[in-house]
This record gives sequence, C-alpha cells and structure tokens, in this order.
Amino acid sequence: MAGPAFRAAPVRVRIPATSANLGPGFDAFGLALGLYDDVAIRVADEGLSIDIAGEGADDLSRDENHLVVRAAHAAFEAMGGRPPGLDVVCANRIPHGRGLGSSAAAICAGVIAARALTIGGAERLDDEAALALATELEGHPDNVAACLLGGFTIAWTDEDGPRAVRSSPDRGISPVVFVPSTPLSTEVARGLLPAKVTHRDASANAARAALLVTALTTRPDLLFAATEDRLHQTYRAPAMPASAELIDKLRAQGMAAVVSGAGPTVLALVTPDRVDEAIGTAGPDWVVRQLDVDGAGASVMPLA
Ligand SMILES: Nc1ncnc2c1ncn2[C@@H]1O[C@H](COP(=O)(O)OP(=O)(O)OP(=O)(O)O)[C@@H](O)[C@H]1O
Ligand SMILES: N[C@@H](CCO)C(=O)O
Repeated sequence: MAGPAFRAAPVRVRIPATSANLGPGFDAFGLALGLYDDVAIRVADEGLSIDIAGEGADDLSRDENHLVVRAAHAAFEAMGGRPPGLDVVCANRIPHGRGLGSSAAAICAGVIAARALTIGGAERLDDEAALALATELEGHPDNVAACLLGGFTIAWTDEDGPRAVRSSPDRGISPVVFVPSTPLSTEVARGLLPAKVTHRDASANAARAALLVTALTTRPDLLFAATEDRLHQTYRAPAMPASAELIDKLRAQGMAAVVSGAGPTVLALVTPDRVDEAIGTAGPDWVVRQLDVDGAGASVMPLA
C-alpha cells in the first residue's frame, strides 16, 4: 500500500478514564468512566510540539517519549507512514498512576487521533487492529478495551490477538471513586503478583467473574457477592494499606468496593441511594467522586 496522506485540520479526541479488573475480572474486565482527557493533534511540516495542561503538566516528557506521541507514531507506522511533524495539545484530567487507566487513555488518544488524521485511516487501521495495537503498547487489554469501546467490556486474547465485547451496565449502578494522593505504578503493582495461584482460588474467581457479568448488567443486588477477588487484591494490599482498609470499611457496610485497576484508587459500585453513605465513609485524605459510566468510549470530537 502507498504511504498515506494526512488531513491538514487538527483533530480533537475525548478519552475516558477506565477502571479495570472490577474485583475478580483480572486483566479482562473494564468499565469506562465519565472523566476525560482531551487531546488535539495537528499534522505539522516538521518537528514536535507538546503542550500539557492539568495532570502531569509538571513532570511528563515533551519529546518523542511522551506516551500519546509514542502511540500516535506507532499507529501512523501501522497505517503506512508518519507525517513530518506533529503539534499536540493535552488537557489531562485523569490522575496518573492511580488505577484509573491514565496510560490506556494516553495510548488510545494517540491511536485514535492518528487514525483520524490519516486519510483512509479507518481502513488502514480497523477497530480490531486499533485494539491490538493499544493492547501491545499497554501490555494487557482490559483498560484499552473499555477506553476504546465505552461501557462495560470483557477482553480476552486468542490466537488472532486481543478481542473484546461491550455491554451497558444497569442504569441503577453508580460508580464512586476514592483517589488517594500517592500514586502506585502498574508495573510495581504487577510485580507483587505470584506466578502461580491455587486451583481453589482460580475457580473461586471464575465463579465470581461470571456472576459479575450478570450483576453488572441486570442484577445489581448481586454486586457485593460478585466483586470478591482472590487473584490480585490481597497480594497488592501491602503496597496500598489505606486502600485495603477503606475497601474493608465499605464492604462491612455491604457495598461492592474493589481496587480500581492496579490501585491504589478504590472503586465502589453502589445504588444511587447509597452514594452519600459511600462518600461519607472516606476520610479527608481521599478525593472522592461519583462518576457516570461512559457509554461512548474514545471519540473524535468536533473542533470547538
Ligand atoms: N496523559 C498522559 N500523557 C502522557 N503520559 C501519560 C499520560 N497518562 C499516563 N501517562 C504515563 O503513564 C504512567 C501511568 O501509568 P500506570 O499504568 O502506572 O498507571 P495508570 O494507567 O494510571 O493506572 P492503571 O493502569 O492501574 O489503571 C504515567 O506515569 C505516565 O508516564
Ligand atoms: N489488569 C491490570 C490493570 C491495571 O493496568 C492490573 O491489574 O495490573
């Protein structure tokens, strides 16, 4: 295929935060949340300029190592070639290293923006290829699947690569996130996991994960039972003791609380009448937000 041509006009993409695992669905389940990064990218005649506002403005690199740029470059290469330069403007709202899918959002922003900037991009990089590329860059498919598709997603990998299906959570479920001030990198949190787990723990998780699909989509009354996990949360608790304590407190009140992604954010999935009670359970050290479920996933937006 000949190298691609590019659109002269900038594109703006809106990318949701995501919560992965949801308790028992380690590396498989994801939920898109109504908290967004906005990224605008324009093809330039040369060079690279990166403007960052919000999360990470003080510490992110402003060169080719910037994750949005790395993902965009990877996507351009996959579509046949890069443009000569890029101007990138990021408005970041998803906190970094907290378990709300900031790295997946940055990757999906780069991939979706690059596709929108490339003439014929949708044919050169279809949705399956975009998921595969984003998964390769992120290392696992759960956050990127929810980020690209919105809603509640189940991701898995077969011989053809990562796959995902999406469904809409029951409208009677309100996600509440409790974000601590200190980050924990996913890499460190994954390093705490054992290489092997017992058959008993694996089968316990299989039952709860299967139950969670029903609980999330049609039976919110089963969410508490469905969010038990034995594959990652206990192993990671020593790296996030305050999160483990808050989860215990919320669960003692019958609320479905879990580690969000690799932590240390805590996610509670509650009915709307219990949102205030959930929020009141956390002390002043937490930034607590009730968020909507995002139904659209990563979207190309009209320019303002
Ligand atoms: N908007 C962004 N722009 C550039 N780089 C980002 C952006 N968001 C995240 N990153 C990079 O990703 C790192 C955080 O990724 P990490 O996987 O550790 O946490 P997370 O994605 O926030 O959490 P989780 O994967 O558990 O949901 C940041 O330290 C930064 O290097
Ligand atoms: N499934 C991943 C999500 C965080 O990126 C983990 O728990 O490590």
